[in-house]
Amino acid sequence: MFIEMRDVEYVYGYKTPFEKKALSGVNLTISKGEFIGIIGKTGSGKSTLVQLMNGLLIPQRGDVIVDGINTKEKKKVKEIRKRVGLVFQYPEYQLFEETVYRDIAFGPKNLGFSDEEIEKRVKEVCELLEIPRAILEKSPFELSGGQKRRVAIAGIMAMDPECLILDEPTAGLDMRGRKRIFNIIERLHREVKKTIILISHNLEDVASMCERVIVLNSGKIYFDGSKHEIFENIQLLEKSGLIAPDILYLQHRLKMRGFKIERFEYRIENVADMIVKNIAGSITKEGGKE
Ligand SMILES: Nc1ncnc2c1ncn2[C@@H]1O[C@H](COP(=O)(O)OP(=O)(O)OP(=O)(O)O)[C@@H](O)[C@H]1O
Repeated sequence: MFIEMRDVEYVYGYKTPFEKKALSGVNLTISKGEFIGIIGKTGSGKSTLVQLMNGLLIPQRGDVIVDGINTKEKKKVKEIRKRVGLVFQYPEYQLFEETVYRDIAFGPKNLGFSDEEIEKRVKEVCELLEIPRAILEKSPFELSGGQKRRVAIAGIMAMDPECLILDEPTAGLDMRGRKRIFNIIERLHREVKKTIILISHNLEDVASMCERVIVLNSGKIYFDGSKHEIFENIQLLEKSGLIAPDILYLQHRLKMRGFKIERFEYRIENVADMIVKNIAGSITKEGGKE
């Protein structure tokens, strides 16, 4: 088990008049190599959950164990950060160095790596994240929105964490920028074998990449299972305040009309194949009756 959460509760403003319980009764296990999507409406506790996973927040109740280390062990915070890298929502707001190179190098430098190792890591992550060498000496403030986002992710990747958590990584990007970031994230999982945890309030984004989906609702885990199970249960999504993609409503409507649906799909081409198969089947059947 790589990350384990046992009966976790987190309260903001703990023991003050402004207490706000953000999470409670959270039990969760994540294995190396998984690609998990976390969805939930605004304020459901997604960001709090992932900040507990890299020791940025410490639960008042319960335990969070990362690769055998309890996040309550204060002396081991660096060890945890090395293993779990968290890319915040709008990470470009955290770019603060004079050049792109220095921004990407900041993390590994902090972890005490040699200049030679840092240079090697910066080169590697730039290739992975499609960051041209030509911009390394530029100020991060001169970059486009998509470039800034990729540089911010590169800064976390340069620390080579086993697990990469991305909190709404495409927020505010246009369609092309979103596609590019998602392609990169998929490659990090498939080729570089990183454990990926992706937060989104959008099931479509999550469905296109993850197999396992966790739905949060009012600070509790409302669902934890395969995306296909969720697809079958639109009410579950609606009850947790999420909007199901149109493609799911279409399949449910077709099912009500007698279509045989073995598995609810997200991809439009798979749905099209299923429709063709159903229609072909009914033509053959009718043909057989004659
Ligand atoms: N620093 C804070 N102080 C007090 N309450 C907070 C703080 N941060 C979050 N909260 C509250 O904790 C709850 C969970 O917030 P959290 O940010 O984890 O939700 P979220 O699902 O990530 O929301 P969003 O999708 O808007 O980012 C919310 O009710 C929120 O208002």
